[in-house]
Amino acid sequence: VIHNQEPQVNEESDPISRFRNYLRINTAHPAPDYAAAVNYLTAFAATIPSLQIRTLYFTTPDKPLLLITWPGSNPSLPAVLFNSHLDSVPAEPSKWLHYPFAAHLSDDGKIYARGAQDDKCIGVQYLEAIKELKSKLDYTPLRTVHISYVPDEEVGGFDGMAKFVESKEFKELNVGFVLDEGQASVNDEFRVFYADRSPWNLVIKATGVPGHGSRMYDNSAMENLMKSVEVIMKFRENNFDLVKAGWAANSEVISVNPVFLKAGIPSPSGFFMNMQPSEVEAGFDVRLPPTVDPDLMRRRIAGEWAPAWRNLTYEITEKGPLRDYMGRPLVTATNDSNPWWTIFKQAIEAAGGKLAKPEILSSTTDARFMRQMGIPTLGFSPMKNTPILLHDHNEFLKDSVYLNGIKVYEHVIRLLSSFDGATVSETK
Ligand code: MET
Ligand SMILES: [Zn+2]
Ligand SMILES: [Zn+2]
Repeated sequence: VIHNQEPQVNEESDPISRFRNYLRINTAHPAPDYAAAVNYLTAFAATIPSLQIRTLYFTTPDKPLLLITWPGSNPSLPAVLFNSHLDSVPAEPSKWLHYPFAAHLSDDGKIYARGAQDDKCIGVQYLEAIKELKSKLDYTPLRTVHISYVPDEEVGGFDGMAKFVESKEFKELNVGFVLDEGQASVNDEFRVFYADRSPWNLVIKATGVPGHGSRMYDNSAMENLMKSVEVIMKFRENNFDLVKAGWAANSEVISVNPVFLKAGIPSPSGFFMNMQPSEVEAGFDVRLPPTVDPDLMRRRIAGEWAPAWRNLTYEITEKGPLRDYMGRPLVTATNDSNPWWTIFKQAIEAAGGKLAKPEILSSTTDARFMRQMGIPTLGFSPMKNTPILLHDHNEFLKDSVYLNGIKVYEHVIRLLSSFDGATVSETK
């Protein structure tokens, strides 16, 4: 496939051009150009009157966090925060129809780019919505509205949102409610997420008796690891069967997927085929729904997945919190006990949208760090009638869907930021 890199569109007069130009900034790992993205967003935000713009650094100068503030008329009320991440996962250009950082616009309105869905759309939509609210309605929020653009979400958020929520700057924002990224919906209902699954990285190492490739004997490292893999794959199958049978959603079961195998004695032409290695290892991506008992999971891994008696050792790396600061599962209420939920739902309806039943997200976002602080956080990206293409080849978003998303955020930002904190039961 030959890609013609299109000339940069410098036309900044309309939202689609602004979105495409943001997508053209390559913020994909392993070398995301955060500075360019922050400069671009800063320049756009500066054209909207009364927005305050700050760049914060919590680790190194190449990992900025952009914070934009629209001051409310009553700054003593808890603020609303709209978050998106600056980075994207890598793309393999040769496998795309269009170069992933050209933001090609097809005749039928599809904008192809890495990050089009995950999650550069929402980042610019937030600003477009504020621009509209100011220019069309001359609206001033009651509560302060913050927009954060964080680095490194796709690599765990540890140098991004995790540092931000611990900072004095974050505390000073007095955030009462957060909207973070969600996922596309293939039908006419918007999806909303009240929890993420928590990721564990599991690495299992096996040792065993080395020997000639021709010999069959017990207790080779490979045999020990393969037995463990069998047990894990059986567990995987049982959980996947629940999903296939329609008894549970993907995100409601524990997922486990093998992601690497390291084995073999390297030779000049590959591996020594006649040697059975004495050490091998395998890596697994494990995702736990919020209500899973982590201790039970640890016991299962120790006793069944990687038992020491089979010469197995293991390491679990928990990629983030499982419980909030009070020890509660990281879930945000989606009923009238949470007034923010009620307002959010009203806003979607006011925008002419329908909400699907709230879900747990299969993957993991920075929302977990806010939920850990006890701050109610919903995952939401206004993309309906859109195939789910995050992390996939040919990720695209239709221009019409993007523009409708701006309208949705106009309602969402206006209603959330004008919520006066009175009981909401009468507003049902
Ligand atoms: C492992 S931390 C989260 C990174 C990414 N968003 C994912 O779900 O895989
Ligand atoms: Zn994302
Ligand atoms: Zn992602």
